Amino acid sequence: MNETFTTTEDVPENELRAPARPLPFLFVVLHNDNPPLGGARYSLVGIDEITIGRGATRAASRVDEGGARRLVLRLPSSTVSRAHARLVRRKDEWLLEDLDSKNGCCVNGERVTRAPIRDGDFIEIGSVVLRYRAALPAPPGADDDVDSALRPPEASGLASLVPAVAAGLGTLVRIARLPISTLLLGETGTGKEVLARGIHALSGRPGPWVAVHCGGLTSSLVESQLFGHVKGAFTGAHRDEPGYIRSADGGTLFLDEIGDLPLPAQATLLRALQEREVVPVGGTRPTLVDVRVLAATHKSLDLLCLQGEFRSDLLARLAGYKHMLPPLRERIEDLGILIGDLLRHTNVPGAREARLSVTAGRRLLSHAWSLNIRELKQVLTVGVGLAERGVVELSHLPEGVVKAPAKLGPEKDVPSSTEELRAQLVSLLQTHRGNVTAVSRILGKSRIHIHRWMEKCGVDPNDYRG
Ligand SMILES: Nc1ncnc2c1ncn2[C@@H]1O[C@H](COP(=O)(O)OP(=O)(O)OP(=O)(O)O)[C@@H](O)[C@H]1O
Repeated sequence: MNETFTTTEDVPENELRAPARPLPFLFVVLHNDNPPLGGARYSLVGIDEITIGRGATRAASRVDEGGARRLVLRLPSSTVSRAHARLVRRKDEWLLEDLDSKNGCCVNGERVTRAPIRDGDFIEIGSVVLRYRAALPAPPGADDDVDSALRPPEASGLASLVPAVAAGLGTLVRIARLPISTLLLGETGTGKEVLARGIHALSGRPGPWVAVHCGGLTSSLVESQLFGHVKGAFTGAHRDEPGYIRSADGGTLFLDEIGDLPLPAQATLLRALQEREVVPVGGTRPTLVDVRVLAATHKSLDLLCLQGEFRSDLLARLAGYKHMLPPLRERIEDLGILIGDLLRHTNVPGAREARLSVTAGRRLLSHAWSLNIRELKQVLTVGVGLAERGVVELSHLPEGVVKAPAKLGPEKDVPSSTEELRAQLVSLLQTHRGNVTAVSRILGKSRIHIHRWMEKCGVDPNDYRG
């Protein structure tokens, strides 16, 4: 056995990431009449025209005709006509033309026969929802087509159609196989634990998966909880207990909500990580252990370090590699694959055959998802359950989703210069008395994202509180 705590190798994130360039894509986001089908993305590099029609399976091909390159997209839906619509490129935008289809086309929820298509627009072809993105950062290789139905992820939580997200997850697959401590960051419900389990599954480590909820570790008992104890070490210690760390020997120790670990417990944990051995409470002999540490938090550890609430030396130990999971609203093109995944894995009757009405689908696509994939899972469970094997209508969705003001369409613009961004942040923080969560909701960005912006602009939310 290689008796080490694998926590210290520091691999700079950007060294592992290839440079990205902005590329145009067409996404198949959601099949309302067959959501388990997931989604797909197609590169529009060099494409002058797109034709869309019904096919037996979802498929795309490219043809060259008279000096123009055409993407031929086939969608398996009875709501799509054989020759349904055409998009023709006009400089920076596209022109959508309905080809006299039976069920028509909508752009951002409005029925159209001809309409310009710009970055972020949602296009409904019958009941299938597509989205055009003019310039998404894409690393090399991302100009390939990706179809979630043809390429299942290597482990749970590792699927994304969004090029930058998929590239980050691809790097994580490589990291999973290396003895490197990894810190997973992201808002609540973004799938950090699911991803951590995926990393453990890919790691090839033969030992067990042991998850620790750090908020539940009490300062007085933390040594015994982490290191275990020997029989008779204290009142109530009726037998030897291995503790979390020794239980994870040869496997993975997942430290969930690491930002909630009390300060004294942080010192204890750091000592264990440094020494790569544990002495159970009441014991005398240290035991060497081989544990791969994964940690997760929805809090900004950098900020907690600045506030003196988290030890920076512990952070350095835990963050051999850092991975940020974006909130669902920043990867809405993945909604279809997430819905497909959730429907395939739930035991709600009828989930695998579930269908959504077009209006229900629009609501799901325009909702802000402040609680991310967890909220999506709850909404789907309720919707599919109430629909009782019928079509999930708006009336089957929880009130919070139906009543929230939302409009399908491009995301709100964010200011392009630092001065503009600073002015916007200051104005929002003044209005919302330094409440970063409120600002993040309004700007449609994660709290971590807002903290990064505030750092960049030299803005301190504490100046606006009180
Ligand atoms: N990629 C995914 N596919 C399907 N379901 C997912 C995915 N990611 C997360 N989920 C589901 O969403 C819910 C929240 O996921 P998870 O607990 O991993 O989030 P988290 O980021 O660890 O949340 P928290 O910070 O609150 O602990 C779980 O029910 C999980 O099964």
